[in-house]
Amino acid sequence: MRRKIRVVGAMIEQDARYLITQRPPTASLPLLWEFPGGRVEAGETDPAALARELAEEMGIGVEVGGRVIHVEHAYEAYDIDFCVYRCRLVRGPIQHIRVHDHRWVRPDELDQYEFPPADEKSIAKLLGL
Ligand SMILES: Nc1nc2c([nH]c(=O)n2[C@H]2C[C@H](O)[C@@H](COP(=O)(O)OP(=O)(O)OP(=O)(O)O)O2)c(=O)[nH]1
Repeated sequence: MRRKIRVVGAMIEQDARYLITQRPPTASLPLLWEFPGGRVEAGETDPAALARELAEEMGIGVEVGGRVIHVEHAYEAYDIDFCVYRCRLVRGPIQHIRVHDHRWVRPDELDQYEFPPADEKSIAKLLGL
């Protein structure tokens, strides 16, 4: 049976810009841009997983709001069940602990960044499509 992985991502808006982060060169999907987040561990709620991942990756604190999108996507080695939540940044600064880089971008700038295929719908939503 194929492995299914639960993944959560954060849509963090500030001054009409969204926070995106770049995956490390050594990770899977190297150097692609994404909504920061990661895998949900067994027994963990989505908001708890998101808060933990953002603290581990960037040292930031967030309040997790409503779910924006839920998609399933089949990668070569596994399937992901990917949920994106609106979040509010409540504690910074952003540090590059487990992210390669970060940017605050306007929706119309998103096409300048390469995202994993599972992010297509989240991006369409930001563009109001
Ligand atoms: N955080 C995040 N992950 C995403 C997005 N889009 C997308 O396909 N993913 C995928 C990439 C990974 O397979 C998985 C996230 O897990 P992770 O960020 O903890 O990845 P990881 O380094 O543990 O992955 P791996 O190298 O062990 O395969 O979800 C996104 O926008 N944000």
